[in-house]
Amino acid sequence: MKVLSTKLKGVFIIEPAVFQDARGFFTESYNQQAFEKHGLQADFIQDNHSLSVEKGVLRGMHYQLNPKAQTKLVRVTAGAIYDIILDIRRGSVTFGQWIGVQLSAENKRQLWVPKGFAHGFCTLFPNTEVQYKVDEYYSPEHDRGIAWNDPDLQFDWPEVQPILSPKDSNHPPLQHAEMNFD
Ligand SMILES: Cc1cn([C@H]2C[C@H](O)[C@@H](COP(=O)(O)OP(=O)(O)O[C@H]3O[C@@H](C)C(=O)[C@@H](O)[C@H]3O)O2)c(=O)[nH]c1=O
Repeated sequence: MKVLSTKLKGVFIIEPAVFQDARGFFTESYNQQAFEKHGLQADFIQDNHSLSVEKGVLRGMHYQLNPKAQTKLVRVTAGAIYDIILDIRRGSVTFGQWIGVQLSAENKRQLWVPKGFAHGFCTLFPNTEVQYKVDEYYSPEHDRGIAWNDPDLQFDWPEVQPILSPKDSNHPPLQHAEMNFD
C-alpha cells in the first residue's frame, strides 16, 4: 500500500496493493494496522454506499459541523468520479484551497478526508458506485454544504451539465458558510 501526501496537510491518496490472478483480483480495501503505520487513525463506525445512475451526477460540497465532523475514507467500486476536497479549517495555511483526484474502480485509489474538509464528487460514468467509511454518525442537524460552483473557488469540475439534488443546488458560497473548525 502506498500513501501519497498532497499539498493539503492531513489529506492523503492511498494506493492499495492489488493481487491480480486468473480469477480476477484481491485487495484489502481497509486494514487498520496498515493505515495506522502511516499515521492514519480513525475509529470508523459507519460505512456508506451510493449509486449514481447518470454520468455528471454531482454530490457536494458536504461536511458536518463539530462535534459531528467526520473523517472519510472514500473509494469507488464501479465507474469513476472526479473528487474534490476543500480545506475549511479557518486556522489552516491552506484554508480555501482544494485538490481534485480521479478515483475509479479501475485505479482503486482511495482518498483520506480529514475533519474540517468539504467533500464532493462528480461521476464520470453512468452507474458509478462510491463507498466510504466515516468516524461519526450521520447527523442531519450538523450537515452543511458549500456551493459546488462558488465563483471564488474555481473548482475544475468535468465539462458536463451537473445533475444536482435540490439541496445541493442551494448551498452558500464559502464566504457565507457556517464552519466551526480550527
Ligand atoms: C449521508 C447520509 C445520508 N442519509 C440519507 C439522507 C437522505 O435522505 C439521503 C440522501 O442524502 P444526501 O443527499 O445527503 O446524500 P449524498 O449527497 O450522497 O451525501 C453524501 O455526499 C458525499 C459527497 C459526502 O461526502 C457524504 O458525506 C454525504 O454528504 O440519505 C443517511 O441516512 N445517512 C447518511 O450518512
